[in-house]
Amino acid sequence: MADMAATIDPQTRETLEAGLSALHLDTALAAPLLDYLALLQRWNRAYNLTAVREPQAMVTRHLLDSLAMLPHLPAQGRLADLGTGPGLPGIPLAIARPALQVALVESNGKKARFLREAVRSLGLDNARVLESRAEAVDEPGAHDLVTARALASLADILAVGGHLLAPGGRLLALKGVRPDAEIAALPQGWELEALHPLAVPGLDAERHLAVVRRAA
Ligand SMILES: C[S@@+](CC[C@H](N)C(=O)[O-])C[C@H]1O[C@@H](n2cnc3c(N)ncnc32)[C@H](O)[C@@H]1O
Repeated sequence: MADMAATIDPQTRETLEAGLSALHLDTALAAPLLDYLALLQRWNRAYNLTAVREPQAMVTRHLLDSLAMLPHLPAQGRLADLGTGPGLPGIPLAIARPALQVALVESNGKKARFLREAVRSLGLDNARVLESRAEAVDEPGAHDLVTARALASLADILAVGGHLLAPGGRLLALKGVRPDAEIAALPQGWELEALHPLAVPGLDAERHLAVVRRAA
């Protein structure tokens, strides 16, 4: 694993460590996160997994953006990350919270192949890959949390993945500007529990975490 992160330049490492500190996270997380970043960079050349290619931008827009939601996440439980793409936010969350059981749900075959390799080579015992459309995942009520970033509107996320949530479960959706129109359009039976503004170190853009639960 040390070999993988050796391809990362010192400035990128510093940006990550500073960001982890700003998020009050252990800087020891930098090592496994950089291993993931190095793998993502390597595979991105052939697989086109993300349009963000510059390493420092990857740290900010992928790693730190994913980790900024951690204060709103329980330490343990079962989490399904829908439309995870190359593992965002699911892989950084699985790295930072080893007691979370993370299902990485992705329908694209190339991305799922990368995810399987990432889980294997990073030794992520708490993550598994489901190469499937979210709506076809046959695990009704099996997850305490569903996460999604850049997948769809809140209503559409619930349409494809609401069935995965346990009765007391929560959808945690990462959004940019306040998603007021999406909140107003939540389907019957679901309600907004909280909307948390998130500060992502080094990112000059609005971020919000929408927490949605079944209506009482
Ligand atoms: C815009 S990308 C976002 C990837 C990642 N969440 C991120 O934030 O970088 C959306 C991903 O969702 C996947 N996707 C779209 N609809 C899906 C569905 N119904 N079930 C599973 N994956 C889906 C796509 O293949 C794509 O990889």
